[in-house]
Amino acid sequence: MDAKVNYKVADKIVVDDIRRSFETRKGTLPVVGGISLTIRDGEFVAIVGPSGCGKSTLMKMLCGFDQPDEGRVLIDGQVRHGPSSKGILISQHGSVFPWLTVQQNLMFGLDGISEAEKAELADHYTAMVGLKGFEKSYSHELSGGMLKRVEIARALVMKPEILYMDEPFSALDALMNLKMRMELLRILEEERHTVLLITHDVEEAVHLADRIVVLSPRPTTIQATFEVNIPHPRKMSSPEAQDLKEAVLKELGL
Ligand SMILES: Nc1ncnc2c1ncn2[C@@H]1O[C@H](COP(=O)(O)OP(=O)(O)OP(=O)(O)O)[C@@H](O)[C@H]1O
Repeated sequence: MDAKVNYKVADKIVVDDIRRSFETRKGTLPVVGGISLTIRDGEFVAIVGPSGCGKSTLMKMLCGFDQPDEGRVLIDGQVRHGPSSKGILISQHGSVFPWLTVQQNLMFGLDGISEAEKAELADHYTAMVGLKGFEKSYSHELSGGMLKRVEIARALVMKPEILYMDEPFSALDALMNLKMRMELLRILEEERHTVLLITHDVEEAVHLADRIVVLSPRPTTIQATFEVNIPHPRKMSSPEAQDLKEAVLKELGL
């Protein structure tokens, strides 16, 4: 552990001044311009920012799929050099294998236990996301919302300490989006994870997060941070939720 970083045991993720540029035909494109952030164990942090500001680039560095040019990401006080088994990314693109059933998809990454135990765990998490009875279904037999649930179950079955979510519900219609948020909140009540959510949906951030980080345009830095002190279940039509939503939108220039 580097003495320069002020790390506390309850800090799950410490982001220490990370920067990232890309070389393009037009020259160097600075995308992430110096981000420092500390996320407590069990905290739910939502990151919102204008289109193209560098949210996904930031997320890739946070979950270890990409390395910053400068700065570091520490998980449990350890500098991270690549993806770690402590975290799982759920992205908008989806990663369910179409040639496997729901149950087989969930069993896929499990190691060190018998096939029967894997199947039992898989079925437990399938039920947890409300898909009991669909264990033997293939992805083409499921709706978009159901697939998203499989996606989440597939991440949860691995018992990750950190859930990285990059616009996980953006492809869903408004009703299914709301349903999935409620589902996620219910699951997090049962099994607490540290969650990092990237979203362009400010209402989603207000509904779900303990803290909302607003990013500036590219090269992105943290422009503002909002603590969400609204108890769950949150009523999105409440004055506090509406005020917060407006304050975040104002930061985004809307
Ligand atoms: N590997 C790369 N090489 C070159 N440029 C890249 C690379 N990855 C991202 N970029 C550029 O970085 C900028 C930010 O992209 P990024 O996908 O991180 O933004 P975003 O905020 O997630 O976008 P959106 O709001 O559209 O989801 C874009 O201009 C993109 O073209």
